[in-house]
Amino acid sequence: MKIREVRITPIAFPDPPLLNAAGVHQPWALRTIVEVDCGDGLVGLGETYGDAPHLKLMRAVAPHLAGHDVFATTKIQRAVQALVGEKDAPDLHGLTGRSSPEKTVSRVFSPIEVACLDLQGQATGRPVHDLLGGAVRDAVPFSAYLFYKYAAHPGQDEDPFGEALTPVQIVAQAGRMIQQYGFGSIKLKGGVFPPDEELAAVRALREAFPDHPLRIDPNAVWGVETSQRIAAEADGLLEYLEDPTPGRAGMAEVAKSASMPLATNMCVVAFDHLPEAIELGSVQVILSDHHYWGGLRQSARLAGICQTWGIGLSMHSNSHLGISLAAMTHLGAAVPELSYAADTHTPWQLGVDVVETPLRFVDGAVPVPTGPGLGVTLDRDALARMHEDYLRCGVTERDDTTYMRRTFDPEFRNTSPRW
Ligand SMILES: O=C([O-])[C@@H](O)[C@@H](O)[C@H](O)[C@@H](O)C(=O)[O-]
Ligand SMILES: [Mg+2]
Repeated sequence: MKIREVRITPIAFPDPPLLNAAGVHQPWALRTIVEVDCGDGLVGLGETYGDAPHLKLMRAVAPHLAGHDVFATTKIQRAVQALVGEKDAPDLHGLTGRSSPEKTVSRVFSPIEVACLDLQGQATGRPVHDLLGGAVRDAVPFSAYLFYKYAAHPGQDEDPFGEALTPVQIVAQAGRMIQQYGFGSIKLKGGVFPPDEELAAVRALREAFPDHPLRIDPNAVWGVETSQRIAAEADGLLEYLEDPTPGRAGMAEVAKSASMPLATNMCVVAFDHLPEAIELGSVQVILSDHHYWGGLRQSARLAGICQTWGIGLSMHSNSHLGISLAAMTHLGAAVPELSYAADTHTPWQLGVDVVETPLRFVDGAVPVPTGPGLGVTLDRDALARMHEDYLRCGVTERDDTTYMRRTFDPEFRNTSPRW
């Protein structure tokens, strides 16, 4: 099965004003949809970032992949590596750690690998998880991913989740999300308010949801001493503390005294970060993310390394649509090491999608699809509409900081550590 064409389509979809350490989400989130076409109606799907520098690389690489065998993903990975070379395409928000040429190659290759696995599955009549060693669970658990947020973007109507700037509002948001999706664990995106205020929100969540494991993620805006103090005060409250402070050395300092595991999707984001993190004891949980770890097979490889070194495994997410959710679900199904419920932004997309029938959540988990390939079909009308939105929306890069300054808080500074 040879690749005839790789189509790259940037799209935009509405995103609520979610707050984080870098600022606030813009009214539009961007993604790039990748279609690997082998002719005879066989098309594999991938989904990746939509930021301009990344899109430019995707567009530069795509035409050179024609002729490759879709089963030869190692060769395709090498071809991508040769084409990308030493180019780097950092993002502007910095919430998934530093960029590097290695990570950039992984980010470009990932959606192509996912699309090739989708094609391999379609050709063999097997679900993608079978190509990763087979499912070890029938459903993949996800967590309720809470955000502080404004009620609405300027000039827009309030979204159904409304404002969430206080512990009471955060508890209400959790209630709504848990009622709708049945999530069995809760993550609060922090790094927005002073740490003690965010700890108060965690305590309020504990009171309202006594049996739900809790996590907080301030995206590395607490200093080492603040992180140590908050970790001590949160003793017994958290299943893990995610990226309290910047860097592998800083995380290791915090880990020495913290009673709960420390997790990251910021200080270990590429394979060559692992030796130092293991030596220092920086993290006890890694949030994998196939979008920047180089696809599903490399993510499974990361899971194996984590298992060898006694590191727990969770899964990270940015704003995404149904192709990514399907890929995350197949990976989560096939990786025995997944020891925590995965993150997902799905509830925040308020039902908008680029696939015809998105995978559904049942009791906080996505039942693992059993049909061929990824098990999702591109909605071509939605793709065309969302591409039009991309062309007219005026956003070409995710830039939470500039949008925050321009729209809500001119004094906002994206500094780390901040507290
Ligand atoms: O979407 C966001 O605002 C998140 O903050 C995201 O960008 C982070 O990368 C992520 O969810 C995280 O766990 O750090
Ligand atoms: Mg995180």
